[in-house]
Amino acid sequence: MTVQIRRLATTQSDFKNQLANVLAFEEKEDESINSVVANVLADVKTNGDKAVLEYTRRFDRLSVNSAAELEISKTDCEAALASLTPERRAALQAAANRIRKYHEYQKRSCGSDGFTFTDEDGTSLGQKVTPLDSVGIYVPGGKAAYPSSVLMNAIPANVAGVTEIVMVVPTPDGARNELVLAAAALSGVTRVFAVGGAQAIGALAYGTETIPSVDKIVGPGNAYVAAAKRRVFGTVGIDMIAGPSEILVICDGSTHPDWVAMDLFSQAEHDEMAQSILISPDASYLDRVNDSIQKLLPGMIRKDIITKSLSSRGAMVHVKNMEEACEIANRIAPEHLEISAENPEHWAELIRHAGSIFLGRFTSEALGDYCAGPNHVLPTSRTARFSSPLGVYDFQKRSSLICVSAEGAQTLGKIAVELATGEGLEAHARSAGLRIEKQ
Ligand SMILES: NC(=O)c1ccc[n+]([C@@H]2O[C@H](COP(=O)([O-])OP(=O)(O)OC[C@H]3O[C@@H](n4cnc5c(N)ncnc54)[C@H](O)[C@@H]3O)[C@@H](O)[C@H]2O)c1
Ligand SMILES: N[C@H](CO)Cc1c[nH]c[nH+]1
Ligand SMILES: [Zn+2]
Repeated sequence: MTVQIRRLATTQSDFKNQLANVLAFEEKEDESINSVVANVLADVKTNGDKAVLEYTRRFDRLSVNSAAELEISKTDCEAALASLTPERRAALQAAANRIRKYHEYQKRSCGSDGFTFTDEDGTSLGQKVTPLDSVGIYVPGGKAAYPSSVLMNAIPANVAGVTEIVMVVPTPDGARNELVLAAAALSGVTRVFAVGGAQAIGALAYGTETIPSVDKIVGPGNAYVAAAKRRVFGTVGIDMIAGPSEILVICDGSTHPDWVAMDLFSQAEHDEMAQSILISPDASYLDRVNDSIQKLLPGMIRKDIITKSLSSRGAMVHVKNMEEACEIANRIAPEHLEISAENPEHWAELIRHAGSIFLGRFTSEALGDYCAGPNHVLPTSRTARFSSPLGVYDFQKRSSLICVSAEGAQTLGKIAVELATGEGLEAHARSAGLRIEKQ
């Protein structure tokens, strides 16, 4: 078993186009997925529980008599936690603790206390930060179960102070994942429903007789989930549209090639459409990692997925030097960037666009997926150019505060009257003008 991975070099005349081809990501079934999702959402909006039950039977092969049976009780989540082996429970708890600590630190440093300041005339201005009342957390569960995603979505919401955290997770064929339920018990989730796909997103957006509507829906999922989130945006808030996982490794040639090969596998094993790219200024190092890949691949449980991902979307890029490697990383704007090199902090200074940056050869991306502390829900498909990891700030909103003094009303009033008259809005001008004392 061998896998052919595309090899590029920045010295090639058409390198720019070649790289663009590697990065191009099309959901080929976009049209059909969109129309399925539109129908599911419309049906859930009109028929509530009845539609949710029908799609859960059709897509997850789970038949129950009433939507109430889809709710997984707190007691069941607590029992799942209690049923774990001591080692598994300790690992889950340790991950939860580290993720909570990181997000508490983030809360303190992201302006969660708001601010106020006062002008000389006694007018005070400020910003008030409020947690959302309710959020829905989508936890994927179609092809694999993701307890770590429960922690990564629910803990920041809990730290932000959200009081109602409703989790939805598909349970194909009725199989519940104990670790997923245990993670819910540890992270402040208030209600759990065994529903997935577009029907779960519709239920959280519109509400059904049994499933409450929420203010914002977060969490990763497959193309059906992504299409549904895109469509309900506006009725509810959403965090982002997550595409397939990505890893970009920049290596100066000093890391054991087996380590880097396995790091590339770690994201490739998520999905046939996942993307793993290696950049190095050392062409012989690229050959050595390629040898490691061919050696290690046959022993991997998910070798078929890894092979498809690496052969269709993977790449190895030879660059002139580390500066050029960083420049290309910025162009790729990957979800995860490993800087597996000597003095990684130096190279990190050159990076402007990446969801999460992993510094040094001991920082494997997998540690970030589970337990380092920062969030693993990250911008994909080059959206790191303009968006950030999921965080406490996604579960807060801001209101501005304005308290104008009698003195301030005189100066601000004159400005407002002038501008309102310019806009032809009489009531605005008079509203401001009435508060100006006649001299
Ligand atoms: N970015 C992250 O942080 C992160 C974390 C974990 C997982 N993921 C990604 O999330 C995705 C999870 O996908 P998944 O499929 O395993 O689980 P999922 O829960 O996202 O999707 C399963 C649901 O899809 C719906 N569905 C499946 N086939 C359908 C069809 N033909 N018609 C209508 N609906 C259909 C069903 O309702 C089913 O319940 C993967 O791509 C994985 O890589 C991302
Ligand atoms: N790497 C994924 C985000 O791209 C998150 C994850 C969950 N479990 C393992 N990995
Ligand atoms: Zn992962």
